[in-house]
Amino acid sequence: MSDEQGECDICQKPASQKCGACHNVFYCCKEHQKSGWKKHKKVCRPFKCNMLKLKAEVHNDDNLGRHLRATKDIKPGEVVLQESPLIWGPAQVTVPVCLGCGNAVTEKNSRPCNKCGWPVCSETCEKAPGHIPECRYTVLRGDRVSLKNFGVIHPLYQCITVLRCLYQKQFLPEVWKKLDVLQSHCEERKNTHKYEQDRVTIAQFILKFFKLNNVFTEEEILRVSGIVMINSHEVPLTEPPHVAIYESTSMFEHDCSANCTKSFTNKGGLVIAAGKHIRKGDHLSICYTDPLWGTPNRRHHLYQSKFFWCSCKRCLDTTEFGTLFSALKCQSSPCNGYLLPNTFIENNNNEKGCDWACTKCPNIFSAYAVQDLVERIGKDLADMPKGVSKDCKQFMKENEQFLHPNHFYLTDVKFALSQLIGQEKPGGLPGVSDEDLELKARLCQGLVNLFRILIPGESRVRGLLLFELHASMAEIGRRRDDPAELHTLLLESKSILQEAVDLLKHEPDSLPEGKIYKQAVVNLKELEFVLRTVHKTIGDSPM
Ligand SMILES: C[S@@+](CC[C@H](N)C(=O)[O-])C[C@H]1O[C@@H](n2cnc3c(N)ncnc32)[C@H](O)[C@@H]1O
Repeated sequence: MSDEQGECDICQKPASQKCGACHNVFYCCKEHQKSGWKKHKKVCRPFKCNMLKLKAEVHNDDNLGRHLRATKDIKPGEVVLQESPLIWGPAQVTVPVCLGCGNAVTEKNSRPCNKCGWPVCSETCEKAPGHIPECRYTVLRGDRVSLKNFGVIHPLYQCITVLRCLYQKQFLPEVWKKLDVLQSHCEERKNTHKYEQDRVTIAQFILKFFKLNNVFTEEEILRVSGIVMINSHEVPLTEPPHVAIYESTSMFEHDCSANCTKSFTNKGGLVIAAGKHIRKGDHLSICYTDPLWGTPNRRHHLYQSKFFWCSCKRCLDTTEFGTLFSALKCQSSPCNGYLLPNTFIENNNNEKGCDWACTKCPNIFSAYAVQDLVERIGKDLADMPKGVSKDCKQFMKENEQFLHPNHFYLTDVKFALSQLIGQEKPGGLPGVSDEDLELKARLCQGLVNLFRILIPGESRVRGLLLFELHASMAEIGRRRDDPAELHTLLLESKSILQEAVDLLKHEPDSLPEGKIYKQAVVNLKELEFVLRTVHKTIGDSPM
């Protein structure tokens, strides 16, 4: 069904008129639209947002539901949207956190809120607007909260974010109107284990603990917990990260090779910028899962957490745009081909999938053999001590014989190694051997090239790699005796650093990426100064 054609909601005949408010249902004529309104108004949830109007508009189709399409060309790095959260709260599974600022609390660094007893870390946090809902409901309940166990996952917190949404429903209809229109996948969630778990740990708990039986129903609470599950974003600004729901961002569709990137502001706002050139009419997407996982893992995660089987271009293409990010090496000697399945998406519920065939010889590797091998290597990776370059090198040596050089497990380890070289010992890059320095530069460059194709929207990870690459290039230059060679390498380092600055410019300085951005800006000025000096030494050269 195209955007413009559908089935009449009343008589199922072909129809082209849509409900003018939500654009969700079709009618063949005005009469059917009128007679259908009584039923439809109960589910009509129009999405209106002024913020998006300049660069994108909301469309709707059977597969994606509401989604965004660009209303004009958008350049890489250009901000598409910036917004504050509608609601924020602790993650469902969390250690005790301050309900004013979201950071973990201990018995020593917190005190009970004077009104309700929930632990907070300061007077400012006690008075924070975000804390009002649970504070008010606890006071109305007539009994303070008294927390004894800190530093371990605490069940009391499971309900807080949902409770904060319900508070909007009861007291702040303007905010509730915006939350109410968001996708909850209520029907699909029914009969799942998670739904039954939420019924007990969130819905029944809220009704009993806060004595809200006369205010909300179990169904209502479960719908809100669906809205939180489908639309919340993990915000890494606190330790542990909290979750937040954003109004317009909730309309972005998912793509495993998204064209937009998301960054947070220091105050918990969200900035969505184009990660690549976007043309008028293109769908705008962000990635809901970890884009550096293998395809079956990404797809299962999306199904479990967001209730759809992804069939984006990357999931449909087993070569993942020719990167062979999931490919295994063919073990038939002397073949140097790679093994891939026909498809990753036909067997959504069949864990093993289909057999894998070699790209060069007739060799076939059974789905079971693939799974055993991939599981074995995955387990080795999980068991590998983190943060030690020696172990990364050993893992690469042992597994390069089985995996394509771009394989997601090798990519994971290469990324870790590229960051570790120069950071393990106090001397920094000047203390690193020539061999390791060259290796770091090679790894960073290889990963940048791979990510440019595979995940163009992930500006942050490319920015970090380019920052490390510029430092390696400059250090390689410093070790050369020839001023002309030094000059060439410094020029290259400067252009790499400029790209890193552009990619990291939306990162907040409270996060490591933002700190690297600040350092990159300083380094850029220093590099320009050094280049001027070298330039004078060797005579006329471009800068
Ligand atoms: C955050 S909401 C996005 C807005 C949603 N389409 C709506 O109408 O409210 C996430 C939901 O959108 C749908 N969705 C997003 N990306 C999708 C994709 N690539 N394929 C299929 N469904 C998608 C899924 O139903 C998912 O649970």
